[in-house]
Amino acid sequence: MGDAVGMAEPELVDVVVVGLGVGGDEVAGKLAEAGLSVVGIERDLVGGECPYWGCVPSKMMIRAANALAEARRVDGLAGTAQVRPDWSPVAKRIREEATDTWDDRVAVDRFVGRGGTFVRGSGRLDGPGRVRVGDRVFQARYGVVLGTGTRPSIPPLPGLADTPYWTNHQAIEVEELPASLLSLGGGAIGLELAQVFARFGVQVTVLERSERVLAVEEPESSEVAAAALRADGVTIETGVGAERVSHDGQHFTVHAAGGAEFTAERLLVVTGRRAHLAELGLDTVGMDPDQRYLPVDDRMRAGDGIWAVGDLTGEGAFTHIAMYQAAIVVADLLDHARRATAGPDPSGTASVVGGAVGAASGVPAAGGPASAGSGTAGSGTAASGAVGSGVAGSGAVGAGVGGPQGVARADYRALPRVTFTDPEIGAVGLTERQARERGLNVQVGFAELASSTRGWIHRGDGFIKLVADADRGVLVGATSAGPAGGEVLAGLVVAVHAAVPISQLRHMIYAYPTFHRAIETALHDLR
Ligand SMILES: Cc1cc2nc3c(=O)[nH]c(=O)nc-3n(C[C@H](O)[C@H](O)[C@H](O)COP(=O)(O)OP(=O)(O)OC[C@H]3O[C@@H](n4cnc5c(N)ncnc54)[C@H](O)[C@@H]3O)c2cc1C
Ligand SMILES: NC(=O)c1ccc[n+]([C@@H]2O[C@H](COP(=O)([O-])OP(=O)(O)OC[C@H]3O[C@@H](n4cnc5c(N)ncnc54)[C@H](O)[C@@H]3O)[C@@H](O)[C@H]2O)c1
Repeated sequence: MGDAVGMAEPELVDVVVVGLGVGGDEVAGKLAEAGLSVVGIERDLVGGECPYWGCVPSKMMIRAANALAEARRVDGLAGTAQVRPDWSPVAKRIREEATDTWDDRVAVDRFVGRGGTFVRGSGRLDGPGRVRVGDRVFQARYGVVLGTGTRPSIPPLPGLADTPYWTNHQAIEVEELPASLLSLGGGAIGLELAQVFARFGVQVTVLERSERVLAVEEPESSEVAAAALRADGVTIETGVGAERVSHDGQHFTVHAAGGAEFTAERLLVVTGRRAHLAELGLDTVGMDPDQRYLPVDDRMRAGDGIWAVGDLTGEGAFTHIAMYQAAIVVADLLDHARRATAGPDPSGTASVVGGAVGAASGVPAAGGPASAGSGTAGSGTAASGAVGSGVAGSGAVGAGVGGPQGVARADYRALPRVTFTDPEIGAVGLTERQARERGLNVQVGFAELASSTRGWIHRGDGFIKLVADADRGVLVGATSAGPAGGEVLAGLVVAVHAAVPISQLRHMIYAYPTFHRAIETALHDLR
C-alpha cells in the first residue's frame, strides 16, 4: 500500500453504488433524491446494457421487422404489397433515438440533477464499506450497492477468440447488414435477433446446443418459436456440438461434432451471460469471488453492509427484475440508514445526514408513485429515460407491501418474461416440468390460440398453457404465445401472483373476441 493510489485519503459518503446499469442507476438516483450523499460509479455508459445494447434498441429492430412481416401478410388478406426492406432507418433510429450514438451525457446529467456524485471508472471493493476507483477511495457510511450486471459468456471454443465475432453489441450497432449470419445460441437474444435479421433479408442459421431452442421455456414454446423462425427463412440446427471456429478473413465456419460445418459472413455469439465477480474485490470483505452469481437475501443483502441489484444476483436477467429489486434496495437501505442514525452515533458524523434520512424514510420520496415516472417524457433519448419510465412497481414496493420490518421482501413466484419473437412468447412462474420437479400435484390446461375467434380470424399461431397446483387450486405458471402474447400475459401474472382461485378464474367474463379468451378455454381444460 505504499504507492500513490494506495495512499488516497478515503472520502466519506453515505452510499456507494458500483455499476449504474438499470438497477444501480435506479438505486443511486432514488437514494440521492432522498437526500443521502451517493457516489455512483460507472465504467461504461450510465443506463447499462438495456438502453444501449439490449432491450430498447433490440425492440426497435423488432418493431421494424414486424412491420415488414405485417406488410408481407397483405397478400392473401387484403390485396398485394411490395416490401423493400431498408436497414438504414432502423440503424438511424437506434443511433439517434435509442442511444444518442452511445453517449450517456443525458443520463449522467439526470443522475447529477437528482443530487448524486458521478465517477467514471471501474469500482472495486477494498474492505468493508470501502470502494476504490482509480486513485479515489470512498468509505460508505451506510452501505455499498453492487449493480455490475453481466457480460456475454463466450464458450472456450478453439479458434473463436481470434476471430472478429459479434456479441450483442456489434449486432445492435450494425449499420450495414451482412448477407449471412450464424447465431451461436438459440436463447432469447439469438431468436429475437435471428428473426429480425432474416426479415431484413439476411440468411440466418441458428446453432443451438440443446435439443430445442428457447430451452428454458415450455417445449410448446420452443416449437412455436422454431416454426415461426423457419417460416421467415431461418435455418435452425439443434443439438449442435460446436467444436471449433475458423475465420478466413471473409467468412466464419463453425465446425461441429460429427463433421458438420456451418459457414456465414458473420458469427453472433449469444450463448448466455455471466456475472464477473472476480473483479469486484469481494475477497476483501470475506465473500467468495468465484461464484457464478452473487446470492442475496429477500432484501437484496449480499453481506454485511453490501446490497446487490440486477443481473448479477442471478434471479433473472431482466430489466423488470432489476427495477423490482432496486425498489427493495432503496427501501431497505433507507430503513437501515434511519435505524443507524436513530441509534448511538459514536462517530459523530451521522447527524449530518440524519435529517435527510429521517425525512426520506417516510418512503414516498424514495419510491412513491410521483417519482416513478422520472426519466419518462421529454428527456430525449430512450437511453436517457425510457428504461426508467413506467416503473410504477418501484412505488408499490417502496410504499411498503411490508415485511416484518416494513420493507418489502423479494418474491419471484410470479416472475414474468417475454421473448419478443413474432409470435411473442410470454411466460410467468413455473413451467410444467419445474412444477413436477417440485413435487406439486400438477394439472395442465392447454388451448390453441386458433380456438379463440380472434386467433382464428387473425390466423396467428400461438397457445395458452396453464400449470396448476391442484392441491391449492391455483395457477403456479402459465405461457401465453401469440401475436400479443406478452400483453395477454398480464392477466396470467395477476392470477399467479395473487394466487387467484381457479374457480374464480373460471367464472370471470372474458371479452369477445379477444386472444385472451383462450385462457378461459385452457382453464376448462385443466386436468
Ligand atoms: C440483446 C438484449 C436484449 C434484452 N432484452 C430484454 C428485454 O426485452 N426485456 C428485459 O427485461 N430484459 C432484456 N434484456 C436484459 C436486460 O438488458 C438486463 O436484465 C438489464 O440490463 C440488467 O440490468 P443491470 O443493472 O443488472 O445490469 P447492466 O444493465 O448490465 O448494467 C451493469 C452496469 O455496470 C457497469 N459495471 C460493471 N462492472 C463495473 C465496475 N466494476 N465498476 C463500474 N461499473 C461497472 C457496466 O458497465 C454496466 O453499465 C436484454 C439483454 C440483451 C443483451
Ligand atoms: N425479451 C427479453 O426479455 C430478453 C431478450 C434478450 C435477452 N434477455 C435476457 O438476457 C439473457 C441472455 O440471453 P442469451 O440469449 O444470451 O442467453 P440464454 O441463456 O437465454 O440462451 C443461450 C442459449 O445458448 C445455448 N448455448 C450455450 N452454449 C452454447 C454453445 N457452445 N453452442 C451452441 N449453443 C449454446 C444455450 O443452450 C441457450 O439455449 C436471457 O437469459 C434473458 O434473461 C431477455
